[in-house]
Amino acid sequence: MATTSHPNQTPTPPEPADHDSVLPELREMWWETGMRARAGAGLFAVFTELPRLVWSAVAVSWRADRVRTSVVAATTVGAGVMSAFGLLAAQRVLVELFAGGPTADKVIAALPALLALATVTALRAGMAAAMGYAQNGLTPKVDREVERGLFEVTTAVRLEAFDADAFADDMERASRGAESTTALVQASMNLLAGLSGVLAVAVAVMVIHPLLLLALLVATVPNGWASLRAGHLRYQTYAAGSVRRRRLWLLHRLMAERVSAPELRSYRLRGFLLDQYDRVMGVETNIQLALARRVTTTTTIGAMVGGIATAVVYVLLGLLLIDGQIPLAAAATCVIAVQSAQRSLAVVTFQIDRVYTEGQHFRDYTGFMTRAADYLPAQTDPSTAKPAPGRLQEIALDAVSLRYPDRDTAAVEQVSLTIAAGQTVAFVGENGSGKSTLAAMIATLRTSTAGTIRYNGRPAADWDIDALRDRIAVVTQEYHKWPFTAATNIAIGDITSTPSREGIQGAAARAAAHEMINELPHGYETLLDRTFAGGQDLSGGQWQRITAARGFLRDADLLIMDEPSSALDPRAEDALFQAIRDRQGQATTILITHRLANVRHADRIYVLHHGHLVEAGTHDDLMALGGRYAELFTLQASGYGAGPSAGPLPRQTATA
Ligand SMILES: Nc1ncnc2c1ncn2[C@@H]1O[C@H](COP(=O)(O)OP(=O)(O)OP(=O)(O)O)[C@@H](O)[C@H]1O
Repeated sequence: MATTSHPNQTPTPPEPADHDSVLPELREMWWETGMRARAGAGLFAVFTELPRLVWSAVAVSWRADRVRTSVVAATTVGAGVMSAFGLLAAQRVLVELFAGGPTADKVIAALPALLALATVTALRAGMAAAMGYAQNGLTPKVDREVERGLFEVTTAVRLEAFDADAFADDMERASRGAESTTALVQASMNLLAGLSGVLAVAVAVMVIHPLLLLALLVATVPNGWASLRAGHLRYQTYAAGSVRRRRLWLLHRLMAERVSAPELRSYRLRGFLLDQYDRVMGVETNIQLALARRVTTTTTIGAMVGGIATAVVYVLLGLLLIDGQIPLAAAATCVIAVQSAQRSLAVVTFQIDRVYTEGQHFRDYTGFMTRAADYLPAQTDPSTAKPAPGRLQEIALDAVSLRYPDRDTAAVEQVSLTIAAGQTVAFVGENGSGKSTLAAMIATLRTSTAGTIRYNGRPAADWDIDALRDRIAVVTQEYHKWPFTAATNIAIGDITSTPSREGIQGAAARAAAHEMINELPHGYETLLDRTFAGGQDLSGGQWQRITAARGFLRDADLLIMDEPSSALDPRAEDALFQAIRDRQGQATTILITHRLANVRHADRIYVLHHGHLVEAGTHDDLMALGGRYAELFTLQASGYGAGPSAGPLPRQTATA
């Protein structure tokens, strides 16, 4: 079967199993295998897992708000107790009313019980209101507790986590799990309330006549079983369809989002994507129809058996009554009890279903939090706080290597070099030679898998990492377009201080961005996100100017610029490199660029090839060496019709 289809072809929707196994993008992820295993574990597994899920919901709720959790717990138990008293009071009323004698006397005799019934009913209503109020207040607190916990982890994990197998998928599911927590807490509370209702009825019935408990069970169990079974079927289908849902979500984004809109049109992908949608949706619809059939059959059988059982119970009651085994009042109470128990049981089964389903999502969240902990930086003991480094005088790399988890060869292999304060050094080499990886390690964004990087003589682990990072500014190749104003986009280059307007404009000027920003509709206050009203988008080169300004803002001891000019026009590029040269002798700069004319004045140029450091020296040294750098430089220079001895650009001030 083809993995893709032409828009003009009418593909037949494949069977679900085929569909999942054939299309590589619909492959199961490891966590989905786990979900299916849980879904297939049967109804019994639901019951064994429930207490743990309810317990974890209560624990989250307790952490979020102890008072409200206590109120919910107390009112849940209280409402149950009131239900039992209510039934007993009702039975008392019936006993008095069914007794012999004049009606007026019977009503008077029943008055205390009637009063008790009214009090119990009022108390129960009050408790239900208090429970509702406490639960509503819990919702935002639980949301905050869980969601913030998630963000605290996702923003702290080491960058390596994002390279780990399926980590991003895992994180996505954890977000869904975080959203489920409130539902899980609510369902757990409602389940406990429902259970206490059922228990209350059972206790009251036992007090009236033990045999009635059996009648109660017979009348309520079939419907309860059917609801549980239907819920389980729904969950099984949900679990089995998670790959399809992810695919639908992806297609939704591809067809509706701004970023994919231009290519969608230029390559005329509309038909292709709609066709993909139809195929996945076709399978989904068939599965939902099959589910609906199975659920309807199960609930119908449950209702029929339940109806017959209830009739049997009523007949039994009648027989017991005729036989004089139970008084009329007890029989009437039993009818009320059966109805009340059926209502409570309906709540219980519905909530069990919810607790189980939401609980599975919640487990994705807790599972992720456990797995992500492996990627968190080691906690520092405040009593042994590490020192902050002074001004960076020297960065020394000793046989530093890095191999990405799923790669056979190292991206950087045994690189040793030393960078002194005030130097401008350049990393050059062909695509994939390891320049960005090396720079990321120096920037402390990635940890080397071998070798050591020393900052002022000590490895990063010996310094206060935040203080060390404050001394380094990085303009990455894959910079991020933050959806904030132009001013904020530059200001986040130094988020720990409150940058002045002059500081921001000065940094923008050094990156040839000041005039460009002033021409925007609201100048520095223009929102750089087209998806919001009044927001603007910038050209690739304009964005690059803004990101360079972000790097300049802090005047860091070490500025790393990875391909800062790939989209710049010649004038902006010249201005940017002039600003970089102005740092020479004052602060350290690591420059990564393929435009070799811009590195001629670097104090030292390091040439990387397949992760190895193959050449090092000044431009003149390397040209004289006639090696890889000389070859690349000559190749590029020939494109401009200038030889390797071409003189400096007019505005360059050579200090090397
Ligand atoms: N996150 C990653 N996971 C796995 N491999 C990676 C990852 N990032 C980079 N690589 C691989 O590591 C090697 C070095 O990549 P790096 O980005 O450091 O090269 P580069 O010299 O900066 O390339 P370019 O000039 O294209 O920017 C490449 O083979 C690349 O495929």
